[in-house]
Amino acid sequence: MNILEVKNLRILDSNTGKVIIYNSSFHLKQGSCLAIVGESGSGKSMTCRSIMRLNKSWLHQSGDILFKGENLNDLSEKAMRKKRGRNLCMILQNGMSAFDPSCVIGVHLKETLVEHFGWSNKEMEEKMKYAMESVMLKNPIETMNKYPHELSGGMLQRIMIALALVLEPDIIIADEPTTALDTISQFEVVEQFIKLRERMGCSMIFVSHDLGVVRAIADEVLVMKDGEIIEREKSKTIFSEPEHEYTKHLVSTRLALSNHFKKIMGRV
Ligand SMILES: Nc1ncnc2c1ncn2[C@@H]1O[C@H](COP(=O)(O)OP(=O)(O)OP(=O)(O)O)[C@@H](O)[C@H]1O
Repeated sequence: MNILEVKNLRILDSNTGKVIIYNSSFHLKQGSCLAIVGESGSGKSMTCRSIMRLNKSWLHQSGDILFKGENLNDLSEKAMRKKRGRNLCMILQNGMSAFDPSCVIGVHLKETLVEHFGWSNKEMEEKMKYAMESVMLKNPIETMNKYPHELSGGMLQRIMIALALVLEPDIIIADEPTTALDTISQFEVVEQFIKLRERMGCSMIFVSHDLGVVRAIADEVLVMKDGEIIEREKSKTIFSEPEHEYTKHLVSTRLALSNHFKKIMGRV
């Protein structure tokens, strides 16, 4: 069953008249992980944000985004806010930008949870504490009392993953969640994503520059170039038998670059 079906997605920049996404169609199977790869500017983030309906107002999107059969493109902003977090959860590249710099982490987490659940303060704290421990964050209570700038990028990404564990969304969209991290933290955060999938069985869209990471986590891969999807394959096939010339180029260059990651993962 497909939990998400994107049909004929087109995004137009109304300021410049430039088409950013031409006519994208793809689906996400229930419980599977779909990676989106492609060079900078190919439209990966734009595609993710369009599913969340988070693109700037001048970027006009058309087409259908069917989540469990319901067209997200037709929903009001109010109805969409209810879907964000609870049904669709986005984890961004830079943990720092996801949190309000003016308040401690715990306040941000509680504000998010209050939007979706009728839990007491104590319940929220207990659930977050448990989730944070399960992503190997030590001293969760202490961490919740810290400001974002007092924590490392890897810790902030783990907190986002812990929040996702509590929210239990149907779909997690992770846009380059490891790019801003050093190699060791990348490895640890990818491990947490793999565990998150195992524990929750949620469906996932995972954007990454790093094909080593993609190979570790994704079932299927979409390749984007200049606002278009040029190839879709099972993860295994795309590495062994890439079809499109661009995909071949991407696989050969990126795999060479990400050898250090595979070494750490113990896969070479
Ligand atoms: N807010 C915006 N307004 C207008 N155009 C934008 C905006 N954000 C991005 N773009 C343009 O849309 C295109 C796709 O950008 P997008 O961020 O989706 O690429 P990407 O594949 O995610 O790249 P990266 O890997 O660098 O994040 C680019 O040409 C970019 O310049």
